[in-house]
Amino acid sequence: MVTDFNDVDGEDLTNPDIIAENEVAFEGALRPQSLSEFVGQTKVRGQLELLLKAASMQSRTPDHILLAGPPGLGKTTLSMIVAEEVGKPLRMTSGPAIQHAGDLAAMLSSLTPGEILFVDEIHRMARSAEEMLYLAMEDFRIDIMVGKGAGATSIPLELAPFTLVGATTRAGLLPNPLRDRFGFTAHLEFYDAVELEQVLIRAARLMNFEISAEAVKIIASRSRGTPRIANRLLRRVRDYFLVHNAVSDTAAVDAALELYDVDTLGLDRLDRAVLRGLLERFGGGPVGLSTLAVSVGEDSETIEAVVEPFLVRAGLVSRTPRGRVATPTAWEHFEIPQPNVL
Ligand SMILES: Nc1ncnc2c1ncn2[C@@H]1O[C@H](COP(=O)(O)OP(=O)(O)OP(=O)(O)O)[C@@H](O)[C@H]1O
Repeated sequence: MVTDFNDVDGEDLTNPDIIAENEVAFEGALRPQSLSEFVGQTKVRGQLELLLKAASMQSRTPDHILLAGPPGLGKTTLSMIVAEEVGKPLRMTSGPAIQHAGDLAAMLSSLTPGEILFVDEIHRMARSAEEMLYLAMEDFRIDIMVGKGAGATSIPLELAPFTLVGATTRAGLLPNPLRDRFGFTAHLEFYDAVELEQVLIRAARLMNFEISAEAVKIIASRSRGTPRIANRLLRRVRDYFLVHNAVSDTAAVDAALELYDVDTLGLDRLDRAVLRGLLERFGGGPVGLSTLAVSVGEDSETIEAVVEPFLVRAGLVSRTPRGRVATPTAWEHFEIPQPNVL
């Protein structure tokens, strides 16, 4: 696929909901095509490799796979790799697009043998569809209801064997019967700096962008442990370098990251709003997540799925039974004196 990497726009670097069409093309072009090209997540890769190999040796469809983790860590990419590795087509949909059991029935009944069905945001699927999925996953069969009221009957419909790959940022919201029907659940972790450097070096090569090891290091350390963010920052740095004819690429990195409001820890505007709110309005907590979300005008799902995981992993916030609490590192980062705690 040929992608025009010069198609620049001013999208929010970290908001997964605001992905312009060219951003999708850009992401697509950078996606690893095989497990061996997929950087990091060593454990998950090994587990997937085993699962796919065992299925292939027994000439059966691989077990259903659930991919859980914050946005941008590679869930969609892994689903594409699974399809590639088993050599079967991939059908992609998302939970919010399945609002009725009928939507799901139509999709399931048209699957070809061995096809991979990827359902992104699977926790947002309609309840009626979820129930239909239980049977489909277990027995490759669904029951179609015909008629209404006392005369209603259900007609069983055999399905071609398929592998469901579900992705979720909120595994905890999946009902147990659904969670239990996945043969394997992969919890994707944030990437460490060295892994992100590898992601960046690979992306820079694909973009024909010559960048120094030092600049790569800085971008990696400010990418929120997330390949999607690393790739986007790289593009913004490349833009900056191009437009401003910067003296060095490290100067371009600093300037571009400042321009796009990414701070030294890689925190974006929303991360900082949440942390500042926690420190300044709630004295560092403990405070409940929904109260915190309201105070920054965001919905709690975004705070819980997108913001909080990284703040916890960065050691800036800790979760306690009484609510979220800012750590001493958070106070230091904002250079606000920590009130004395009795
Ligand atoms: N392990 C990896 N190695 C190299 N690039 C990666 C890796 N993981 C993700 N990427 C890149 O990051 C981008 C985002 O990945 P992807 O869309 O798979 O994330 P996601 O977890 O599905 O996100 P979301 O939950 O928002 O859909 C893609 O362009 C992909 O190329």
